[in-house]
Amino acid sequence: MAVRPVMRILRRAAPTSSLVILAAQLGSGVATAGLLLLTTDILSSLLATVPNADRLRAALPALAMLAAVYVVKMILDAAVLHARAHLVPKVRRLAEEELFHASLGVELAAFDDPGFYDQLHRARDRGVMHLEGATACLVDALSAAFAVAGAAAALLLLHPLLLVLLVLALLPEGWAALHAARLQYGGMPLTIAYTRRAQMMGELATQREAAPEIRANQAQEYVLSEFRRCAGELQDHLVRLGIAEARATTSGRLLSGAGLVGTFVALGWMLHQQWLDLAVAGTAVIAIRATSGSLRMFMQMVHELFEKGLYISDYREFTENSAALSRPRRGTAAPASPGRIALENVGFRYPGEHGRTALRDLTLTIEAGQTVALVGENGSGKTTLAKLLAGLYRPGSGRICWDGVDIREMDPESLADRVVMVQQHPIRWPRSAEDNIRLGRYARTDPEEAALMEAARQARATEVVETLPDGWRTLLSREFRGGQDLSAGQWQRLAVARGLYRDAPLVIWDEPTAPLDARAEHAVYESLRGLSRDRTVVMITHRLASVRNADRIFFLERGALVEQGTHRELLAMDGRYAELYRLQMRMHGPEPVGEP
Ligand SMILES: Nc1ncnc2c1ncn2[C@@H]1O[C@H](COP(=O)(O)OP(=O)(O)OP(=O)(O)O)[C@@H](O)[C@H]1O
Repeated sequence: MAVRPVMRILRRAAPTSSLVILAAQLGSGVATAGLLLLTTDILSSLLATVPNADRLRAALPALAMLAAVYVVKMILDAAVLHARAHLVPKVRRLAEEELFHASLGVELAAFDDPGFYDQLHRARDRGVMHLEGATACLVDALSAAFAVAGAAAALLLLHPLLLVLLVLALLPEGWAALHAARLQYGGMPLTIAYTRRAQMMGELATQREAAPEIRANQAQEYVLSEFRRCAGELQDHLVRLGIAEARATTSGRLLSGAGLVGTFVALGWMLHQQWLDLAVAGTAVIAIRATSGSLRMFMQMVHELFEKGLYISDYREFTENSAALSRPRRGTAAPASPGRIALENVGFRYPGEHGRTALRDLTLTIEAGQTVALVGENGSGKTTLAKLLAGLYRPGSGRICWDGVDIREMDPESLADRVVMVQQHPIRWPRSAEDNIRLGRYARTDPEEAALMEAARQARATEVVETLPDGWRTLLSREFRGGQDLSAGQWQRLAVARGLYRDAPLVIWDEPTAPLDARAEHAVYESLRGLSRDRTVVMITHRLASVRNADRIFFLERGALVEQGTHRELLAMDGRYAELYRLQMRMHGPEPVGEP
């Protein structure tokens, strides 16, 4: 059930509105009871065996009271509606903020665990929405419950047997609503599974990223037929559920009709026995008719709370699990400028059921100020090693030390502060061109824009910005009106500029020049040469000619370090590096572009 998580979030999101709602609902329930008791008084006066004018006169005070109570009840109901209007958006905002806070706080490795990733997306796509819906349901369920309770209290005061009658009259209706809810709830796991499959295909059909490849591979018919298959299964399932529900509702209505007839018979019998007078019996009829609507509403809301509870459990589990996966915010500060970086028997395996061992027993040292290169074939573990060096992943075994201190003992934020990492597939921020560079270190003060301009110049990003309609302020996202997209190489120039703007003592470049043209690549290597004067640079590249001047080259194979040394030493060794180098020289010639 969704009640507990909703209550928990309500306490934090909108405690005042929640209390206002509860108090107003309680008042409205009391008013319902009052209205019924006053109705009895009015009926008693009107049914009295006196002249008509006297009957009316006798009924007037109760009528005036009834009008006053009615106005109060309307005001209270309006207060509930107003407070509900505040409550629901506040819950959504807080739920989303908590989800994003949790997601941004977890260790990077968690994103490599398919289970975690799946849960995160379920929590984001459905959990938040249903938490918001469940809040509205809870408010409506409570309103209906207070209305039923008010009527029950009034009948109890009039005659205890009337309460029994009310229960008997409402029982069939309640049974039907609960049965329908149980049917829906039982079918929910299948509904979710079918819906997700159909949605996945729907996303492929509508996403911008997938659009070019689907057309180029002529996969439109495949996407549509898969959607038809999944949506067909969903449709059949929903029809089956709907028919079962309709049957339950129809039998509920039949029973409810029988219950009503039974109630009238019982009321008639009580009148005949003179246990009640006519006015009380009339009030009982009014109460039973009015309450059946509230009860139906209550059951419907309980049903929806059950249904939403299933989705909300995804949200709850995610926020609870992510707390255990979050990066610790403690430890010693990382050295302002790391001296020696040493890896001792480092091993790493990606998380998840089918996670691979990506690094095995790596031992190597990088001295301060060196430029080192990580080379090796696809999948040999270069990027994984770079991420470990940057502190983004923690070693599964062994340790990485900066000046003799294990980086696990350092505060992750201070460690991150010392590193620039230009990734193989950098993020394309859907922000302005300027933000795309400044986001390298968004808190950096650069009032004269000198750092921004210098970084852009070195990465040849200035030329990109000059072609944009709104210059530095151009929004770089085609998904918004007026936004622009860039070519892969132009995006890469911005990413390189972002790295240069960030500026930190350890610089890690993961194939930064792959999509660049010759001139931009040359510019990047020039700026790298400048940077390496007083920084430690770790470079990953497949162009072996570009690493000939590196102080040290580490050659990885299937996650293990198989060769290391300078370019000359590795050629003299005549091993795997030398073989790959010669192969590249034969393909590209002895003087490739971009040589530092
Ligand atoms: N996020 C991930 N989850 C699970 N396994 C991964 C993940 N990233 C990489 N791997 C696996 O880890 C191994 C090393 O990958 P890595 O990306 O470090 O190689 P690489 O040398 O950088 O390759 P490339 O030259 O193609 O960029 C590969 O077997 C890869 O399949």
